[in-house]
Formats: sequence, structure tokens, C-alpha cells
Amino acid sequence: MSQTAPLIVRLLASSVSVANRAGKIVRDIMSKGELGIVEKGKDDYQTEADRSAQRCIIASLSAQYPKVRIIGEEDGNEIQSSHEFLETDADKEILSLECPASLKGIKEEDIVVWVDPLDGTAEYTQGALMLKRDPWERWKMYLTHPFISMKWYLSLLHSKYGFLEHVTVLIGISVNEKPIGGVIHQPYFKNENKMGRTIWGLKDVGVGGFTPGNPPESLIITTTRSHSNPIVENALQVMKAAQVLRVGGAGYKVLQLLEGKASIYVFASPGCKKWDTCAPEAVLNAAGGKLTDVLGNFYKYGASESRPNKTGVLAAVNDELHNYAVQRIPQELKDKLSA
Ligand SMILES: Nc1ncnc2c1ncn2[C@@H]1O[C@H](COP(=O)(O)O)[C@@H](OP(=O)(O)O)[C@H]1O
Ligand SMILES: [Mg+2]
Ligand SMILES: [Mg+2]
Ligand SMILES: [Mg+2]
Repeated sequence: MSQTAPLIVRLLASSVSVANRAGKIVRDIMSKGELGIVEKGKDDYQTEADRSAQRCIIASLSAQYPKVRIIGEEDGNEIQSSHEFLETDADKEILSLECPASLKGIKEEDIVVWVDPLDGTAEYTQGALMLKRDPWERWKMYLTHPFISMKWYLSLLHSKYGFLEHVTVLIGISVNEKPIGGVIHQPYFKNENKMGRTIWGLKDVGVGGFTPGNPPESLIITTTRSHSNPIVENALQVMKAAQVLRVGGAGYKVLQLLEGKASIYVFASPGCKKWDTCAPEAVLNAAGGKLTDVLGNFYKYGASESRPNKTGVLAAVNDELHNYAVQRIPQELKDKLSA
């Protein structure tokens, strides 16, 4: 690795390589078909892919950047048992980036990295069903699946490939409580000749790994497909959108904004955590967008911050759309979430 590149550029380059490796782990576990699903709470599951991908990311980054504070979604990821997963490559394209003056003096001690090893776990576990080509085998798997309702099962059958494209690996880099760099890796993105793609963003540099798109002509909202409730629905109704897309994962929803497939990401619920939003917010910022809570306030990403994004998520690719969304949310709803 080029030791001459400034720390933040090296860390982002390592994060890209580590996210690619984690994505391969996610695909391999799905192919083996033993997901090892554990219920963490209501509508909150973890699989072997979440656990192994996090082990890979934390072991690899902490071996190379020992003083960086790294916080992951999943518990019980002892670093000692993870040498098989060590990834020490660093992406060459990122290493060759010109580091802006504003990021040159950053030290390891100033950095907190937020890791979501697998964003869209609900969609990942449902994807396992779609890999069963035999309808009888698929039905049997559905019957033993811990949390797929009949409505979901039917929507899965209609979706042809399931929702694996919604799955992402998120590595967010924050400095002084602000997200300044991030990686969103999509293990199941279908390219012509290879599986997966890696989107990155860095403050005062820009974004890469995809083709940015302008917001759609009409107002298209993107939101959760597996964690809705009456308040979430209320916040969608007031937007007066032409269309509402219900997809999995915070990472994938922000990708939809970046690619011009949706105008605003609206989620009026405390369900998302710092690891869900740190990387997407960093990439969105680097593309000129904005991610806040539903009151329009920024989240802080210091290590001691509480994990839940209690007052929800509102994100858009520009200030105009973001302002529109903040203004549409009724005060009563803002009060309910901040209570
Ligand atoms: N009510 C809830 N309970 C637990 N997690 C929630 C939640 N609402 C949102 N989340 C988390 O926020 C992320 C995005 O949610 P959604 O796909 O519904 O938009 C998911 O991350 P993970 O898949 O990494 O756990 C999901 O678990
Ligand atoms: Mg989770
Ligand atoms: Mg997540
Ligand atoms: Mg996760």
C-alpha cells in the first residue's frame, strides 16, 4: 500500500477493498444456503453473513489502523478468531485521489468508523427463498422461515429475483462527529461481466463507482418495505408524492437518490442506527445532497453518541427537495418522534 497517501485516503481505499471482500462473504454464505438466522428483537434479525462480514471488516481495518475507533452493528465479533478474513489490499483508484487540504491533517485518533456489515438483512434472508428454483422446496423453506408473511411471500414471487439487490455493505468514516467518507458496496448488483459494485464518496473530492442521475421529474419517495408503522405511513402521506418506492436498506435507498430513481428518502421512525446512515450520508454529502432527521437536524457520529437515529431519516440529493420534505412533516409528528 502507498504509505505516502494521507491517512484518510488510505483508510477509504482500504474500506473499498474490505467492503468488496465482505460482499463476497455475503454471497458465499447465501450460496451455501445456511443462513444461521438469529432473532435480535422484533423485526430485527441477524445471519451468519452479518456476523462473518463484520468480523472481516473489523479485523481487517483494526489490524491496519489500530487507533481508529470502529463500531459495528453486530455484537460478539471477537477479533482473535478472524485471521482467515484479513483483507489488507487497498483500492488503487482511491489511493491515487488528490487529498484535499481540509482532510490532510486527520489522525487515527480523530476517526470513528461505523460499520453495517449487511444492510437489508430482511431482504437478504428473503432472497434465500428465491434461490430455490423448485417451487415445492421454496414453499417448504417459506414455512420454516421465521418472519415472512404471506403478503411478502407473494410479493417475492412477483419480484422474480427477490430483493437481493437491496443488500449493501456500509462503511462510514466520521471525523469530529461528521461523516466525511463512505463506502456503499452492493454485492448483488448485476454488471455485464462481474457481480457487485462499490460506490464511494469523500468530502471535498466527490463520488465514484456509479453514474449520478438527476432527480426524477415527478416526486418519488423511497422508504422502508419491512419496518413500517402508522407514523411512518403518516409521514409518507403528507409528502404528496407521485409514487412511493418501498425498498430494503438505508444504503440502497440513498443509492436510489444518487442515481435519480427517487427524490426523497423518508423514514419517520427511530429504527435506523448510526451504522445505517454514516456511510450513506457521507456519500450523499459528497454528491451535494443532505441527510438529517425528520426535523432537519444533522446526526452526530462521535463514538459516544447513542446508536439509534431516534428522530428518523430525511434525505435528498439537493437542499430544495430536502427543505420541501422537512416543511411537509407536521409539527405534531416531529414532536412525537422527539418526545
Ligand atoms: N423498527 C426497526 N427495528 C429494527 N431495525 C430497524 C427498524 N427500522 C429500521 N431498522 C434498520 O434500519 C435499516 C434500514 O431499514 P429498512 O430496510 O426497513 O429501511 C435496517 O438495517 P439492517 O438490515 O442492517 O438491520 C433495519 O434493520
Ligand atoms: Mg440489522
Ligand atoms: Mg442496516
Ligand atoms: Mg445490518
